[in-house]
Parts: sequence; structure tokens; C-alpha cells
Amino acid sequence: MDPEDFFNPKLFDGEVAVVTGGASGIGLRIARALTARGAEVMITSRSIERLEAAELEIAARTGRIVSSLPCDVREADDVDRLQDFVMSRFGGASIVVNNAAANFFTPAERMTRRAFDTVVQADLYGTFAVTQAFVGHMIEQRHGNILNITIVQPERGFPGFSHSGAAKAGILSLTCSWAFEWGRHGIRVNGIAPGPVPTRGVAENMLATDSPFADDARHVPLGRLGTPEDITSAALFLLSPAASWITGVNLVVDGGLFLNPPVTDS
Ligand SMILES: CCCCCCC/C=C/C(=O)SCCNC(=O)CCNC(=O)[C@H](O)C(C)(C)COP(=O)(O)OP(=O)(O)OC[C@H]1O[C@@H](n2cnc3c(N)ncnc32)[C@H](O)[C@@H]1OP(=O)(O)O
Ligand SMILES: NC(=O)C1=CN([C@@H]2O[C@H](COP(=O)(O)OP(=O)(O)OC[C@H]3O[C@@H](n4cnc5c(N)ncnc54)[C@H](OP(=O)(O)O)[C@@H]3O)[C@@H](O)[C@H]2O)C=CC1
Repeated sequence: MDPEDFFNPKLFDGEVAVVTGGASGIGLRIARALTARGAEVMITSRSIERLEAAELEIAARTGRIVSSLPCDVREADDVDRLQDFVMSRFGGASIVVNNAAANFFTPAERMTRRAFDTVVQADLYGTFAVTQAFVGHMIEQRHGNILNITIVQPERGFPGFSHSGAAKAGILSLTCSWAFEWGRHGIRVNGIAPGPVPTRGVAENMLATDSPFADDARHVPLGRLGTPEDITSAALFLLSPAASWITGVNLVVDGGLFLNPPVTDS
């Protein structure tokens, strides 16, 4: 049985969800699962081609239509356009999934300022800007759910990927600050920290180089790499009323890998 089948098909009826980076990998699977369970879903990413392909896939799998808009979350004007589009089409969003991210292997001494900026802008600034675009409406409605896709224990660093580690640690801090600030407005803010999930993004941007990470299940106590479905089940739980007294957590979904993380040598 698909783990997602445990979730009621009407679980997200009446909700409007924005999923950044929703055209591929983990974001696409979360967008599809929310659509299948009743939410109106808006997916964004930079590539129109990938967005169109994702729209077709979600329609074929769920029989429902998603909306999409190209949006580079590093660009304030793009985020403003996304906000205008969602406000005029749906009146606001009740769920934001901050999933868009950039990553590539670069030893810190060789990392250019622009490379650092590229990743931090996509991950940390993008999470801040997209959330801020929709949280005002959530506060008015006294209802909202924000889910940030992070990594495991970013505060311990991410050797070879220090830009990504710093950005994800910043996102974890935002998760905690926002959970505290907005809890009284009926808004929950949580994170999910995936273990290794071999998506296109990982293959193209992380394994394609001489990265210290290997696409290797041997270190994982549960004996396999993760799938987008594994992360999606956790997302559906955290976004659902079953998690109504959970806020400010960074839920690790990694098959037990980080109980004893493999040593990386950058
Ligand atoms: C199975 C093992 C898993 C282990 C755990 C995994 C944990 C985390 C995983 C993830 O986050 S996966 C998500 C990965 N997905 C993506 O990265 C998708 C989007 N990424 C991209 O499209 C590119 O990576 C990009 C580089 C961010 C594209 O952005 P943009 O087009 O704006 O960048 P550029 O103009 O090409 O480059 C900007 C800047 O960065 C330098 N740079 C780019 N790539 C590299 C590289 N591979 N190595 C070193 N430096 C790189 C580039 O040179 C530019 O800097 P300057 O040269 O101008 O100074
Ligand atoms: N897969 C893994 O092993 C792990 C993943 N994660 C996290 O999970 C999330 C999803 O990763 P995954 O599915 O593997 O990666 P993918 O690369 O497959 O997906 C990332 C998505 O983000 C979009 N994106 C990238 N940059 C931007 C930008 N500047 N503006 C808007 N959209 C952007 C990409 O689309 P486009 O190129 O069209 O813009 C793409 O759809 C990320 O936050 C990642 O850091 C964390 C730990 C492990």
C-alpha cells in the first residue's frame, strides 16, 4: 500500500497551497498529494517547460488541475507577481511549502561570493520572501500552515556544501521564530529534514561533481535511500489537523541515517 493512501482524500478540501519548486522531485510529489486530497495548488519554479510537464502529470494522476507560474524566488518582482496571482485567483493561500532550493558541491575556499549568494538567495531569502507574501492573509484568517524543507541538523554544518548548510540553518531559525510569533494567530510553522532522496536535482547538482556524497544506501539503518513519497507522507501529516499541536519542529525523515552520519571529506 502507498503510505499516502492512509490520508483521507478530502483532507485538504478548502485549502489553497503554494508549493515552490513544485515542478520536480519532492515538491512535485507534495503538490500532487495535496491536489489529490482536495487542495487548490499553485506550483512555481523557474522553468516553464518543467511546470507544464508537472501540470500534465498531476492532471493525469489526480484528474484535477493545478495552477502554475514561473517564479525565481530570489527575485522580489517574481515573488510579487506570484503574490498578485494567488491573491486574485484564490484570495490568498492557507498553506505554503518552501521547497525550492539550489545546491552544488564546492569546497569553501574555492566558493565564489556569487556562488554563495546564489544558494543563500534561493533557499533562505526565497523562504522568507514567499512566506511573507502570504502570511498577512493567514493572520487575517487566523489559519495557516507553513512547511519548510530543510536538511538534518544544519547547525552542525554541511561540509562541501557550506552555502546550503548556512542557508538551511537560517531556515531552521526562521521556522522557530515564526512558529513562536505566529502561533497566536493560528498559524503553524514546521520543517522536514529529508535524508538522501535521489531526485533529478541531486543527480544533476550534487552527484554530478566530485562531491563527497555518494548515492549509497549502505549507511542507512532502514536499508534504502528515501523516496519523494517518504517525504510527502510526513508533509501531509504536518500540514493536517492531526498535527494541530505541533509547531516549530524540524522532523527528520531519513531512514535513521543521521543517527550515525557517514563522515564526509571535502
Ligand atoms: C544522495 C545524496 C544526497 C545528500 C543530501 C542532499 C542534501 C540537499 C540536497 C539539495 O538541496 S538537492 C536540490 C538541488 N537542486 C538544485 O540545485 C536545483 C537548482 N539548481 C540549479 O539550477 C543550479 O545548481 C544553480 C547553479 C543554482 C543555477 O542557478 P543560476 O543559473 O543562477 O547559477 P549560475 O549563474 O550558473 O551560477 C551562479 C554562481 O554559482 C557558481 N556555481 C554554479 N554551479 C557551480 C558548481 N557546480 N560548482 C561551483 N560553483 C558553481 C557559478 O560559477 C556562479 O558563480 P560565479 O562563477 O559567477 O562567481
Ligand atoms: N533530495 C535530497 O536528497 C534532499 C533534498 N532536500 C531538500 O528538498 C527540497 C527539494 O529537493 P529535490 O526535490 O531533491 O530537488 P530538485 O532539484 O529536484 O527540486 C528543486 C526545485 O526547486 C526549483 N528551484 C531551484 N531554484 C529555484 C529558484 N531560484 N526559484 C524557484 N524555484 C527554484 C527547481 O526548479 P527550476 O530549476 O525549474 O527552478 C526544482 O523544481 C530542497 O529544499 C532540498 O534542499 C534536503 C535534503 C536532501
